[in-house]
Amino acid sequence: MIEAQGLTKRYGRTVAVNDLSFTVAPGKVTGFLGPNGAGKSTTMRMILGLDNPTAGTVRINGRRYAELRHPLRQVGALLDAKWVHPNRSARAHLRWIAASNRIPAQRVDEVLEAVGLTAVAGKRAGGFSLGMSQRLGIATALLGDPGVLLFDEPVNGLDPEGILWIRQFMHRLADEGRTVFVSSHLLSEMALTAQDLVVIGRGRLIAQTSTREFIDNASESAVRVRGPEMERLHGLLTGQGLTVRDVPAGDAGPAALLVPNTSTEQIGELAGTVGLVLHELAAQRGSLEEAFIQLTGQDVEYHGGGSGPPGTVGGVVPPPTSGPPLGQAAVGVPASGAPTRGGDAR
Ligand SMILES: Nc1ncnc2c1ncn2[C@@H]1O[C@H](COP(=O)(O)OP(=O)(O)OP(=O)(O)O)[C@@H](O)[C@H]1O
Repeated sequence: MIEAQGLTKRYGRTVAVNDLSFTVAPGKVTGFLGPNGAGKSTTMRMILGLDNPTAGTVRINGRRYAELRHPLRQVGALLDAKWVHPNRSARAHLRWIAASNRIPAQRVDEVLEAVGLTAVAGKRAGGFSLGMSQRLGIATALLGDPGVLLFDEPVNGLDPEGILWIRQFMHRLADEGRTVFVSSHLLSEMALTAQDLVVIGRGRLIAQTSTREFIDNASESAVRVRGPEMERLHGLLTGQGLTVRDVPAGDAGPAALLVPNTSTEQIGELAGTVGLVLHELAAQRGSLEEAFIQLTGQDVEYHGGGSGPPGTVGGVVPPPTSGPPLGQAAVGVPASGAPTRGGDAR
């Protein structure tokens, strides 16, 4: 469990993290989303005691990092996959960290096996591909068998096979009951990986919610419907006061109607009462990208009705209203370099 309370970090006049409060629960993968410069890496560094908060606290299993008796046994992190001596073998790198943290040497072979690096354990880590380096970073994080794991942009630059492996591995770690907190720009990947989300913009909390709720609350969901008698269908739906949009034939399939603010049940039953044949009736959900742009973009428009805390809409906190737009920077940005350690020195 990770709990941040009023977490704030200022670097001179820059407020990198601004009064941020959130909780990351065990047994799930929680995605940490935000545009470039939103404060994700700074927050992760504060969780790990690498940066001191200007105000507020962040606790791992109820304690601040500095108060943990055996930190590596409580929390593991992948911040920078290339943080390894290039001439050391993977095994030697892990043995060195294990020895300096009183972790039995046999654990090294266990974690190498867990991440699929046993066959190359004796090879120079400097010659590893990015995917192999990421695996070695994850093995390092797992050395102390910690219940809490932090991964900063773990899929950056990986090929599809590497991305799939990381996704499945995260799910496995969460299924083992661990707390898995993972930051990423790759929204579509996060939609597949994370059950819960903490979304920040300009250092502030925008939303803490399940991924499904985030998408449902922030983006439009609609029903796609078509049949052999499209005109009759159109008239039936508008006659019920529903908004109907024509979707021309294209990549998504034959021409159809898109009906927001309804359900497949409602349309199916309506069609049934007048004996109208349907060839397609499908719920269409928005994407995480749409939701993210909508909530972090300049022209913010809130859709609500959910069950968020006071001052929020469906778990969504309105972002600050001043300053530059947030959304554009986040989506489709090329993978940035690996985050740096020891942020105060930057
Ligand atoms: N050591 C530092 N000194 C000064 N400013 C910093 C330092 N670390 C971060 N910042 C600033 O704080 C803000 C938040 O940066 P941070 O790296 O935490 O964001 P991020 O969400 O991780 O971004 P990215 O996705 O690009 O890595 C940015 O404006 C950044 O320039």
